[in-house]
Amino acid sequence: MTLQIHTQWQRDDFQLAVDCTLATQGITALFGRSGCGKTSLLRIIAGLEPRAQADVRFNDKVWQDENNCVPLHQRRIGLVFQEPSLLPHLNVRDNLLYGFKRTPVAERRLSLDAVTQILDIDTFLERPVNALSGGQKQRVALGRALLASPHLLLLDEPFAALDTQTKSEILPYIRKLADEFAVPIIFISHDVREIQKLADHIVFMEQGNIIKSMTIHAASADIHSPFFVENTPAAVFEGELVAAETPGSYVFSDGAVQLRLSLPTPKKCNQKYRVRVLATDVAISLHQLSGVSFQNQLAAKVLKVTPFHAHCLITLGLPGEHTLFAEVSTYAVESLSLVEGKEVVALVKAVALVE
Ligand SMILES: Nc1ncnc2c1ncn2[C@@H]1O[C@H](COP(=O)(O)OP(=O)(O)OP(=O)(O)O)[C@@H](O)[C@H]1O
Repeated sequence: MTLQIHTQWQRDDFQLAVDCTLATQGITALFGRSGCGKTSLLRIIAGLEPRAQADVRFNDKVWQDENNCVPLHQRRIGLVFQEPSLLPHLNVRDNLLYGFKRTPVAERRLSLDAVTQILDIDTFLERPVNALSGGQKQRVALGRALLASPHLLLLDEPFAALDTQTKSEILPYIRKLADEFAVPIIFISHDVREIQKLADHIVFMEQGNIIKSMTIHAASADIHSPFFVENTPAAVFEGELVAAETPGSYVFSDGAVQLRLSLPTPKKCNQKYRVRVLATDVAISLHQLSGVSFQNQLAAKVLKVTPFHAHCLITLGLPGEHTLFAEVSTYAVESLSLVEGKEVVALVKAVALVE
């Protein structure tokens, strides 16, 4: 499935100049500085800018060309914004059914039951929407968009108004939607942590242009990725959890790399998780250590030493062609003679790892 976009759209002194083909499987994130054109691009995809010069094709359908612009509802796109735009006079059930009832029967692919169970909103269907928390409202907004059986879901900073805890709670729901209902999702976010947890692909934008489009794993393994210009570099692993002997302790494995994690809340095992490892949580030793609290000691090879602010960033190669970053002092680089090709041990605390 592909989404082809070609546009030269002048908005006063800003120009969106994009010529790209996006794979629309899974979750794609649009990332870039404020004002780089992410919302403008989303509006073009949604069909909200019929006067813009744009050519947009979704699979074999022409959504926009110089003669025609198919409106939003005919594109079968679900849109969710930062502020959930629910209908205040209706309860949760009626909000959810709003789009569903307007969807032709033959086009309905999802049921109220399936959607409300996946989003955990089945217990408060009769409640008025103004009696919901921000996170609950956002889940209802997602449910409502989904029940119109969209071919594509566009989310414009859907979690920006939520606190960190609520955000962490809602992210797994988005993953479930993409996996279980196979709805392609494109979302805008400024939050690297959120993107590394959720996205399969990432599109980097700068000053109205797409500068790179790549898998999340490639973007997370590249120290020069635009991700890390203003954020601490972090590696991403995707695998499954197995409960370990002590409560709260788990072993995460992606087949090649095993990590011991200590998590504050119980987790279901044998399902997919992503683990982020921040460069600031990784230390380097020349040997395996005994009598230390680091529970993860991973054999690694120095791939690259990059000056990073006042420190150095070591890119480490792990089994399975995985990459890990370690932020260390220049003194450590010199005293441990950390040069390309050197075999070392990466030390990671179990408590530093969060899924
Ligand atoms: N209605 C408008 N008319 C003219 N210019 C606009 C309009 N809306 C936005 N712009 C300009 O278009 C540019 C891109 O805006 P856009 O909202 O697409 O960026 P963004 O990357 O989504 O930003 P943010 O992350 O802050 O939401 C900005 O320079 C903005 O000032």
